[in-house]
Amino acid sequence: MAASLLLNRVSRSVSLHRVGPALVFSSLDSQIHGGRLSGTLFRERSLATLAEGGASRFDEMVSANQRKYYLLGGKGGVGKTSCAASLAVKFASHGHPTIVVSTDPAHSLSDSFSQDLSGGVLKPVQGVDSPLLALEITPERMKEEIKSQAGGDKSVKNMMDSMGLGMFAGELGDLNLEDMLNAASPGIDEIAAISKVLQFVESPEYSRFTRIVFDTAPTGHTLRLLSLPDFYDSSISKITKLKKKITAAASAFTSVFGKKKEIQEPGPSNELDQLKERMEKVRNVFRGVDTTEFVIVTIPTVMAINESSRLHASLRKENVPVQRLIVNQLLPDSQSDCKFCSVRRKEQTRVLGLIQKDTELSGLKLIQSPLLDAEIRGVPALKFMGDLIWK
Ligand SMILES: Nc1ncnc2c1ncn2[C@@H]1O[C@H](COP(=O)(O)OP(=O)(O)OP(=O)(O)O)[C@@H](O)[C@H]1O
Repeated sequence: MAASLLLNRVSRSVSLHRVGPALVFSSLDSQIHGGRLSGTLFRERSLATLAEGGASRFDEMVSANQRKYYLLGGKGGVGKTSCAASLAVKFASHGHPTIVVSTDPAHSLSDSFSQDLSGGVLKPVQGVDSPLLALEITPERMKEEIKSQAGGDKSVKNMMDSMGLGMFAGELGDLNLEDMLNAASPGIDEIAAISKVLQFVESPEYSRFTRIVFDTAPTGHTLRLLSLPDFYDSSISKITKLKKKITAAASAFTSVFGKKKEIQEPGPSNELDQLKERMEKVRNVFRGVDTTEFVIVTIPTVMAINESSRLHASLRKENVPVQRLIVNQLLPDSQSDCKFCSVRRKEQTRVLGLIQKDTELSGLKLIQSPLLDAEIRGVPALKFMGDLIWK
């Protein structure tokens, strides 16, 4: 396929230069990098074929002006950050002020954009048309913040002491919010991070940001995160119920023994109510059919597909909207019949067939993303990847 035809098909922001039988991409956007996506060599036909792969129906994703949240998740190392960052760049390039958030402690957004985006504050991404802000959340710091707000010493025993009932504390055990927060730490990291994001995106100063893209942690955490609000919800209502029981016990105690020290009705502990409210907000964002979509990212291996199927089943149980599945790092077709490549290509064709038969995944829009032979780093590479998969 002639280079110019491939260029029109695949991407407007990258020019192609012929170097022998292969093609080298270089970025037209000199104001971004000026350089070339060094070492990106392709056989002409292969990329175009894959680029015609499953359509993500990007037109649906970009059309509405109301705020939408896109959460990208899947097994570790499949390309979640690259796909999330490329989607954020694509939204921004289509006029949506966008925020891209990563809760991955490894600061992968900075790597993906090749810009320092660390520090836990919103940082502008250079080289994109509309405003694109990036936020790398350090969950550890979030957890400290949520613990201090939840009042680390809000143990049942302290509450009972404050009501003159410390002597019963033994029976009730020492249900300590701090332990509870630590116990579910992988989920609390995520929930603390996401609830933090919700706090600021709801403030007027960020109302113009109409696309929020989350690069979520690997599958296990995401699943824990989804069930976490219910876990905390039930734990918080347990504590609140307990407080009511203790108060009832206390007033019975006073009526029988006429104890002098009046037992004041425990006021609603604001910290607990705030925590509950934050959980509620995160849960609503996750389940908003018109405002939220979880995109599963995977690679063409049986293990990764099985994990994606389990992830979809859990998301479905939690009523989280899922419409798209990205199969990333697909080996492009090639004229060369290297043994390794032909074996891998046969295997990935088999795996793509498994997806069509999988009861959880077969109904999703399948987006095929080719394995590029250069790392996806920097805005030109993310634009290039975005033109390949978000069409
Ligand atoms: N289609 C692709 N072609 C070539 N390289 C890719 C592709 N997708 C991702 N990569 C590379 O694979 C590596 C892992 O990608 P990425 O960090 O996006 O994955 P991840 O799922 O977010 O990983 P983690 O679970 O560790 O956060 C990166 O070096 C990235 O540049």
